[in-house]
Amino acid sequence: MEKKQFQAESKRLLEMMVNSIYSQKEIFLRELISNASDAIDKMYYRSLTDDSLEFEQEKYAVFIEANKDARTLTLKDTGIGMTKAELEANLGTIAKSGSLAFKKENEIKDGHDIIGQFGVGFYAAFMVADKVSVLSRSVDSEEAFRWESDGTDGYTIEPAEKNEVGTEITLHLKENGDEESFDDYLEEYRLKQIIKKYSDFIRYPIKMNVTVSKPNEENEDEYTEFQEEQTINSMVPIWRKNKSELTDDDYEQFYQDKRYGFDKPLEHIHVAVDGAVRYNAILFIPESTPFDYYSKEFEKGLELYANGVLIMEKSAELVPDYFSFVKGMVDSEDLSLNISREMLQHDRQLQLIAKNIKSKIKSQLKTMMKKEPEKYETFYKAFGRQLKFGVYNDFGANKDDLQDLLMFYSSTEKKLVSLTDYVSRMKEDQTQIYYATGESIDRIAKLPQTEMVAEQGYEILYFTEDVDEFAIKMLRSYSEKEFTSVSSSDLKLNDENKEEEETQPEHTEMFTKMKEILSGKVKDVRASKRLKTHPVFLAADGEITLEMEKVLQAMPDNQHVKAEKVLELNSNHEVFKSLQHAFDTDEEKLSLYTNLLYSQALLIEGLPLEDPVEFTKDMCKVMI
Ligand SMILES: Nc1ncnc2c1ncn2[C@@H]1O[C@H](COP(=O)(O)OP(=O)(O)OP(=O)(O)O)[C@@H](O)[C@H]1O
Repeated sequence: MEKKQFQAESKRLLEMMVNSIYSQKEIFLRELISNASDAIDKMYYRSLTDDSLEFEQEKYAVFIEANKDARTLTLKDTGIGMTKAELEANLGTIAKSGSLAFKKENEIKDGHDIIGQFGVGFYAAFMVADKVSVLSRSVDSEEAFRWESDGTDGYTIEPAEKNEVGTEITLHLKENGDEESFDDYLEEYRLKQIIKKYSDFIRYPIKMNVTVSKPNEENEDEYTEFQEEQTINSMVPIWRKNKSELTDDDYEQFYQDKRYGFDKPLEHIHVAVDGAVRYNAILFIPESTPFDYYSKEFEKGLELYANGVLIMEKSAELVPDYFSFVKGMVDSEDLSLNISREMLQHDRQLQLIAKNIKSKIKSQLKTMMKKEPEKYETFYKAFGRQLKFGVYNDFGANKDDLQDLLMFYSSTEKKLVSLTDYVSRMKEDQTQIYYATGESIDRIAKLPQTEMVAEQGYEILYFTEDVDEFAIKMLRSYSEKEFTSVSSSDLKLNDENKEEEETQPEHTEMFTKMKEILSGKVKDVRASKRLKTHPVFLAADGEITLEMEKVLQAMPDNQHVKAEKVLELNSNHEVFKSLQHAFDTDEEKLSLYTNLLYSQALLIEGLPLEDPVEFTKDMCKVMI
């Protein structure tokens, strides 16, 4: 038997291959199955031009057999096989792909399923085996040959016996190490798991003997175990089926089989694109927020298939952060894969697909919002927060894409409403979109500053999430209407009180005195334009609102950003008269009242009291 040497470069390449190209050893099986599938495909293509060959679908399959005693794993296929010359050329030269050559020779361009292109996948076998034996008989030959190699020191080829056309690859598994058990690849459950994960949608059946147990006929409590040949893969990728053939249940089943989530999908999007880039995708919007969704552990991404073979479990590039809740898969034959089929470096095709997917998700959500408002509300309750982060993040780069998808609770409608809806209901004289912030809907409804705006018949959007106001600050306006907080100093209301306020300069002295009492705590003290029944309210001048201060203070890198607080007083309130009286007669009382009112204003805003003990003492003083 003649022994041939790998070329020096090939030897090094093989070492590199075995040790570093793939991040997971289990993919050896994917590569060998893909080769087997390619070999069967080649039979199919051959039958198209060769009348002596008939392609009977049921004759074609891949068989996997584990032998625990011999510690071997064998893959048999009924594909096209290899001649001696082909064994030598394809398996003796690394980076020579017989499959790529076949595609070129047969001018197979569109819609092909042939997977191989680099001529390296086969060698992945050496990650788990220290000897690989390939017995093959080509469709063009009466003879069979056995190719054998230990992966480091060349290979041998000798004549062998094989009755059927096809290839049989036997892996002699490596010895188990301290950290790694190669015996794993002889276990039925593990093999099934790997096949399902990567090769579930290979078009030909992948068969394996599987242990099944059935209750005995005489005694149903006793079971007998036996071996049964089963097809492990699903074969037909649901995404290649016609949408009209599929029901909601089919999609739901797929969602569950793929373990995209423990819940049900709220919505599915089935895409088949055949344009500048060709791809199929099934995308899901889950029904509920995954428990780790808003944590660092959550990893976004879609499954990426090339020609039906899984190449990446979570391709993050396929979905923008603000749609990170979307689950599902993309299959394309146009991807320019790199050699390991694991990483795609900023592939242009991938970017095109991502762009396309983004707009599909957006338009599906918009349609849902319009046509199925209840469903949209369920979605929004689970993931609306993420959309708002999307508006805010990246300096608002995506705000135009997302603004139409936002919803907030409305003071008049008592439910979530879109910004479009709000604007369509705006009063004729209304120039701004009013909002109020607070911890909960109930608390906001009771805020003094919402009273006047609401009384004048304006709709107010309630912001209860920390991100709300930040997102809105990024938007600034919607439909050319500016967002304005009901706490803001430039509230453009139909202002009846304004005149009154301006004609009361006599309060200036008292306000100056009160400002002195609250020195360092407030920027200003003034008469309010917006209070009706409440005596006092804490407003904020400038960009930072009180809610924003609260959020910023709670952040780990708290920059001690503070809002510029202004104490607003209701000059029509009885309390105001008491204040005036104290100002005229009793300096100590004015100080007591001022501090008490300031503390009340803090409490209403949900801000902590600076000195609760002092506050209770002050309360007692009033009571005695
Ligand atoms: N089971 C098989 N039956 C017939 N030919 C095979 C089989 N396995 C491998 N070959 C031949 O060997 C060649 C090299 O296989 P290998 O897996 O290394 O690369 P590939 O499949 O061409 O490309 P890739 O690295 O992209 O998978 C194949 O192109 C094919 O011609």
